[in-house]
Amino acid sequence: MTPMMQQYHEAKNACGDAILLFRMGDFYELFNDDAVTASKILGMTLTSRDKGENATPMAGFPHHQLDSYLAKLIQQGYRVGICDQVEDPKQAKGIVKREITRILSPGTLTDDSLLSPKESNYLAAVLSEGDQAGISWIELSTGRFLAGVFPASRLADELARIAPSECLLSEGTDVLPKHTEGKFLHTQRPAWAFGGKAADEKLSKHFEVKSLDGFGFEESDRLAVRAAGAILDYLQETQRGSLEHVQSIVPYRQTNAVEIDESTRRSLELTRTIRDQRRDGTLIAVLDRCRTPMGSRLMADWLASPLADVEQIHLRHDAVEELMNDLPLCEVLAEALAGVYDLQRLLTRVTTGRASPRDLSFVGRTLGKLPRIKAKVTSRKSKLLGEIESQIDLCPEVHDKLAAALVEDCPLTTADGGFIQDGYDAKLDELRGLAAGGKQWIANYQAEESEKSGIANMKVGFNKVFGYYIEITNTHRDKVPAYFHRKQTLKNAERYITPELKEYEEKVLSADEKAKSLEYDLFAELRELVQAAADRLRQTAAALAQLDSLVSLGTLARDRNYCRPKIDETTELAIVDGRHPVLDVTEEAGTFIPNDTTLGGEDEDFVAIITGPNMAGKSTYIRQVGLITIMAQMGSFVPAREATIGVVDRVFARVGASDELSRGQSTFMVEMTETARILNTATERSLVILDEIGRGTSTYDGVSLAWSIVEFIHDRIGCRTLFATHYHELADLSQSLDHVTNLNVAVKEWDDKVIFLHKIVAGAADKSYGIYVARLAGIPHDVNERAKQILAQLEQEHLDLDGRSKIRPKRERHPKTDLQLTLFGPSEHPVVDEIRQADLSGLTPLDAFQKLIHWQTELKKKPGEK
Ligand SMILES: Nc1ncnc2c1ncn2[C@@H]1O[C@H](COP(=O)(O)OP(=O)(O)OP(=O)(O)O)[C@@H](O)[C@H]1O
Repeated sequence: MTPMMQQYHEAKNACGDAILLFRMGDFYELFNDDAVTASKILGMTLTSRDKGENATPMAGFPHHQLDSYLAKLIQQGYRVGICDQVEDPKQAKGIVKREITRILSPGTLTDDSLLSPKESNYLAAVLSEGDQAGISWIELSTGRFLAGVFPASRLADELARIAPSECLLSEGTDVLPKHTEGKFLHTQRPAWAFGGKAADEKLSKHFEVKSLDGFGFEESDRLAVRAAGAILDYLQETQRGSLEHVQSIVPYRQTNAVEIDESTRRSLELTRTIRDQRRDGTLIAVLDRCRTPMGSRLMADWLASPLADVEQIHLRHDAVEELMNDLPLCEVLAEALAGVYDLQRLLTRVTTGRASPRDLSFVGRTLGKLPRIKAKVTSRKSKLLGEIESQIDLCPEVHDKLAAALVEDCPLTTADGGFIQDGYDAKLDELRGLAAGGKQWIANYQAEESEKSGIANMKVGFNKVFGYYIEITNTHRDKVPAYFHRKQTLKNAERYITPELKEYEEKVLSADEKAKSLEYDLFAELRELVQAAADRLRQTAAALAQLDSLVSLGTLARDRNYCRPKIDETTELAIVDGRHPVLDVTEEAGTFIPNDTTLGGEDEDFVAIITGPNMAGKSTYIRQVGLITIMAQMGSFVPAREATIGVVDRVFARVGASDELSRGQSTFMVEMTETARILNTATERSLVILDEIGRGTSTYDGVSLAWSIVEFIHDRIGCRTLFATHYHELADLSQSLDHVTNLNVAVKEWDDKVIFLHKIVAGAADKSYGIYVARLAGIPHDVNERAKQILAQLEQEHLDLDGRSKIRPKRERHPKTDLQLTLFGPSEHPVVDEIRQADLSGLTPLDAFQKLIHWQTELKKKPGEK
């Protein structure tokens, strides 16, 4: 093996399973399996190093294309190690020294070129013990670090909320749900990295604290802390740069947030469309009119966990209302915010020493926008705007210094200088003067020499090897003065130097060199100044993000004519002229038909069964209700004329499970598992949206299941529910259940044609028009006609004498506390729940005995007995 290949293998071993990019001259090369993988993913040509038995597959690309190749590899979920030449090849004795300079993986990106500005990029770590799971997550590009403990059953939902791009798990465990494999990179770490003691030590050392109590962690947070320890361990191993910007860790307490599970997020297309996983056509794309990446990321956070606390929701609504009603204010703020850079990510680069002069000038320009922004939000009515105002710290000393020091258009590196303004530093001005003066002298010297010798086209040039030289074409060779020393011969010319030229060259070069080095020192000073203000700047960045999100919601509300929803503690859901927020924007203006919703108010039914033909708009309608509710609780106004929403604790939405095949489970099984979860976890305060549940099995099974599911929700949970179905039989439920109402979508028949009116009206649908829709879709005429015949026959056989479906289960009424055998196993006796809730420590022995008698009596009663 050549010494270089030896070097390669050492580097390869040191970077584990990462693909290694090995710098050779102007190229990055990949070998063996890495070369094969990369040629497949990046479409690079596969060549071979050596021939015959020793042939090694090899592929490579020019070094300046590193960013684009890195982005592609990372996007595909690979880890990538970069091995660079760390000494100047010209100076190298023997083989050039190389080192791994970075190991990148999807969760550890910090380069702007590899990150999406509008989305947070999280690295997560999980571990699970018993029925609990610890999750920690960090956004390395901003230093935001959180950790929390959750019921193990919520692991998948929490990961769906966080949406990490990489997740660490302990080797040999399989805590992560299978279907997440393609969604984010699963990185196995040794079990010890998740150890409790190791975590305490690492975290305390990093944050320079005695214990993590100061951050608010408690004994019950052990799993969270262990997950956080695993993250820190991984970062220390893979990040060669400093982690100084990671300055605190926040315990995540799941209070006052609406729980939204993974399927609901997907079904409602909150951030990705179901069909092609795009952002366009989702709720976030409608909501996000932010001017800064920080605002966009915060908006995504707000949408990921809407508020469940009425007071907090009111605070956001107050601010949005104030902004919405003040167009000039919104405009001024939006304009000022458009000039605000991504302060959070900039600060990370500053504190980790990776900031460029341009980064510092962006910090300066952002600070320049603050006085105007702060003045505009001063003495506003809404409390939230007041808080934002007080958190914006102008940091005038930082701003003034940056503004005075840096030129308008700063370069991306410090290498060539040229970023400090003239007049900022006297010493620098002097050196620049010297260098410039030297250059002027050289120009004069050339003119004089040219005059003296009569060589008109004498040129002064500069290169790294000879420094300044005089170039004379061969035609004038005979006129060259004797004191010119020839240094280099070209094809048509000769290059000369003179002692005088050399003397000035020395002055110019050393002044240039000194100026650059001084510029670097001044730059470092500025960087330290920003770094010293990092905490205040971080707080300011957070306030700007909030303001940006609120302005975005305010302008959206104004432009799309939204209303302020009334949020209270009732269980009402009343929407007048509600619109689907996405279709409202994408459909041609005025074509979307608004619809009302009334559920769960006093004397109102809380379960709505929506029947109606295919294509009528059932799915659109029920999703719209879910989306409006989520928007309202995240603090947005809603696309409706009026809305009253009794605060919701969980939203469940299930729509056709057709995209679930990738999970490797039967569609029907998935549908039932998810429905089971709703039935087991929804509360009286939840909102349930079911679209054609039970469709994936035989009609009789499907109807029976759908029927009993609605009964269960009605009797046992009592929450606001919208159930869209093709089973018209379900309409009969309204007769046997007190709080079920029927809705359908109006349709007009006209000349053998069907016109969908998209208007939701009371009552049940009587026809499906499925065969009609099939015709629209291009099913051959013969098939269609034959289907009509069969339909007629079937209807004959399955209708009773009144012309109603024979599939109509009888039902005995059960009061809520009845013992029933339910779909998902026998239910518990209410006494069990009483025992579970009983506060035993507060009972005297006598009380306890009486309770026991009471429970026994209850258990001995027959069902229904008082
Ligand atoms: N309120 C509305 N106003 C205007 N167009 C609408 C409205 N609701 C739905 N539509 C249009 O009708 C199309 C079909 O709607 P949707 O998918 O909700 O029907 P559906 O009744 O659920 O159909 P299926 O039962 O076949 O799933 C939508 O793509 C949309 O373009």
